[in-house]
Amino acid sequence: VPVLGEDACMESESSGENACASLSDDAHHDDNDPKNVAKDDTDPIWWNYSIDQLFEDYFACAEITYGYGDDEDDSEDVSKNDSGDDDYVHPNLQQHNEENTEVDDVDVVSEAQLHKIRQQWSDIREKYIKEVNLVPIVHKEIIDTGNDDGESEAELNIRQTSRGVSAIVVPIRIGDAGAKKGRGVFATEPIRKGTLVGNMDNGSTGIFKVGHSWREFAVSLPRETACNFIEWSWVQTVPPIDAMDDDIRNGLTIFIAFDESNLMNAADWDGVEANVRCGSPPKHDDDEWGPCRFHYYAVRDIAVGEELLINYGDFEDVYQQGWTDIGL
Ligand SMILES: C[S@@+](CC[C@H](N)C(=O)[O-])C[C@H]1O[C@@H](n2cnc3c(N)ncnc32)[C@H](O)[C@@H]1O
Repeated sequence: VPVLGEDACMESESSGENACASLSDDAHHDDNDPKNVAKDDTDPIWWNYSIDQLFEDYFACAEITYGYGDDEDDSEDVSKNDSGDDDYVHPNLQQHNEENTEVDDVDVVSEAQLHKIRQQWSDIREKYIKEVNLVPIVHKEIIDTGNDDGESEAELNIRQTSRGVSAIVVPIRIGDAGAKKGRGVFATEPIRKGTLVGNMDNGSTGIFKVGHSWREFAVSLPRETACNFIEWSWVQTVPPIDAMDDDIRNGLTIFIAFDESNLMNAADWDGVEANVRCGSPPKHDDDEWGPCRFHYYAVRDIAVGEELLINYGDFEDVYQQGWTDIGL
């Protein structure tokens, strides 16, 4: 999640690095070959770029990220198909939700857009498996596996989890969350307080332990995919369960999910209450929530059509210091 509103160029210039001054318009042209950026020793070099500089200067992501829906400048354009069903329901849950056919009062994201981001999740996941692979990623396409008759929601959740199809284990759809927010995740069935909503520990979330590896990965992606990759990545300091816990994800770690979970928007940015929270819910009224690691639960009952909103501050510091600490 890049820091918004920061002028990385000015910051860099004031610190003498001159990161943006001589960047030409073609800094991110063609195939994003890093050699096209560094023309000689005096040019700014992408391998020193912060996450904000990659987002703003290297890929000039603003027009893609904040103007999505306008596909004029889209190098990975997928032809529009207006005949398709614009409502996106998690593939594993389509049949499960058959009775919920009403359209909520949120704008839908077009089938072409959904096709494109599903392809990007798949591309990023495949590349991660080939080139990084620090954690076992369940190697599955995002496909409609359908639901067997009589399958309970609990069984469905387990099945989804074991297949690693999505970290989101409740029925959802992707919608347009409104001006400047981009896409968001919306409930398509009521979700009871205390329900597991997101499981980031199901083989659908990659990690990077070194900032530069993440940077190299980002610059080798096509532009739009890269912008989304930057937008969807987060840095989290995961607390170990106990002194014996040597999970590679503990401590400062960059995460990237390969599914809808990376479309959950922030409640705290709009000063509203989050309805989903990272950690583990208290078993008794007086208990505290458990520490935030990989699981997200409904804080209250959530109605059909409500956007699932989290506080990014649950898992990353609001000043995004983690990105600097990890070398970006
Ligand atoms: C993890 S992504 C969420 C998905 C994103 N909306 C999308 O369409 O890709 C995080 C980004 O979403 C946007 N975002 C999230 N919550 C927001 C909010 N409350 N208001 C405005 N933008 C928000 C910001 O651009 C942020 O960097």
